[in-house]
Amino acid sequence: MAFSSKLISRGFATSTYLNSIKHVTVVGGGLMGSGIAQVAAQSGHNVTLVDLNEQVLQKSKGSIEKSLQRVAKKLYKDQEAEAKKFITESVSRISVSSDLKDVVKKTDLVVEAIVEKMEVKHKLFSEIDPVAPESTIFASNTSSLSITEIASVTKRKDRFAGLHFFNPVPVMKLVEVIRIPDTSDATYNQVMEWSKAIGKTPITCKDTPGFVVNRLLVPLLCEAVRMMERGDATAKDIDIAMKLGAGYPMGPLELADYVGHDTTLSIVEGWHKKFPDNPLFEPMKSMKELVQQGKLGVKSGEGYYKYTK
Ligand SMILES: CCCCCCC[C@H](O)CC(=O)SCCNC(=O)CCNC(=O)[C@H](O)C(C)(C)COP(=O)([O-])OP(=O)([O-])OC[C@H]1O[C@@H](n2cnc3c(N)ncnc32)[C@H](O)[C@@H]1OP(=O)([O-])[O-]
Ligand SMILES: NC(=O)c1ccc[n+]([C@@H]2O[C@H](COP(=O)([O-])OP(=O)(O)OC[C@H]3O[C@@H](n4cnc5c(N)ncnc54)[C@H](O)[C@@H]3O)[C@@H](O)[C@H]2O)c1
Repeated sequence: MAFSSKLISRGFATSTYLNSIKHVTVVGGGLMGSGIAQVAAQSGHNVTLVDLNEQVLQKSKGSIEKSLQRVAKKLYKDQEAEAKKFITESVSRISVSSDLKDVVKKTDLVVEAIVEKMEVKHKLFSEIDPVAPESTIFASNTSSLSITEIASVTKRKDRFAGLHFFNPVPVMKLVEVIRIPDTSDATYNQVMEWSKAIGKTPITCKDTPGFVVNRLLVPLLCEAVRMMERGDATAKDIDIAMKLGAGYPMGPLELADYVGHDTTLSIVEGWHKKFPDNPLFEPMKSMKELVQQGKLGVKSGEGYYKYTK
């Protein structure tokens, strides 16, 4: 079976040709985990999506199906039967579970996409390390934590890497592959091949704070918030400026709403703790207030802007 060049060039893959990873466990059924599960399933992998919360899993199934419909519309324009087949087959490759220890007994790759808290990630990896097969590769989708530190609780540091996806996962073509000093060549090659097999473009980077994209994007976003707080320009005008003057698809404040202020703030606070003298990482007053009020952005219906469902 060969890849269709049309689908690959659009960032989608439809077969598992060339990669040895057949079953993927995605842990965390939130925004990122459901996107990762979707792209793995639509490229022919069997996927089990795991979350502590049953309701989250039901919601994820719904959002994956909606997103698959958008993808199918793009891939199979005017080919209704093909589009339907693509959706049905992709959905059929995804199962859900809340029993992680059982799921990892038979899996080739675990991609962790749970809350951005080191202690929670440590607990998860130390629980599954003794249960998963020797050959299973572990990866974290962390936005800002050290992969070396996450991997430190396991005995498989040679089979550990970072796989950093971007939101929305079905659309954004990049995956940052983070290689820690212990990551073996075999593991690195497998995750690079798998990233290509799911239709993404991988880049390789070291385990430095924010890797490549977030190290550049987070300071930009923070500066935009500070600019608005000072009253230099309104949120709307800053966003228009960056879209029309710098070619960004979303303005920085729209993007902050889109990513979620809890996520962005926890990144900034974490880096501030680590690098207290760097003014770029000083947490922003307005974002702290939004989080305290539960105004987390698009997902809660309000952030710097208001959203209707
Ligand atoms: C950032 C600093 C803070 C750090 C926080 C951590 C962040 C993290 O670690 C890294 C990130 O993710 S950083 C964040 C990185 N992310 C960014 O920077 C994102 C920047 N924003 C964008 O790239 C665009 O605004 C979007 C693609 C989001 C929407 O595009 P638009 O033009 O404004 O609106 P549109 O017309 O609706 O959609 C266009 C096409 O996309 C399709 N589609 C959309 N969602 C879909 C889904 N869920 N499923 C399937 N398909 C989906 C849609 O069907 C349409 O297809 P068509 O065939 O062309 O009609
Ligand atoms: N939001 C983004 O734009 C973005 C982009 C790239 C990477 N990330 C990273 O991806 C990860 C997830 O982010 P998200 O935005 O999808 O978060 P989210 O809050 O949408 O989802 C996290 C999910 O993990 C579940 N969970 C928590 N602890 C768990 C456990 N022990 N076992 C199983 N499930 C558990 C929660 O119930 C929740 O459904 C974080 O590390 C984040 O930094 C986020």
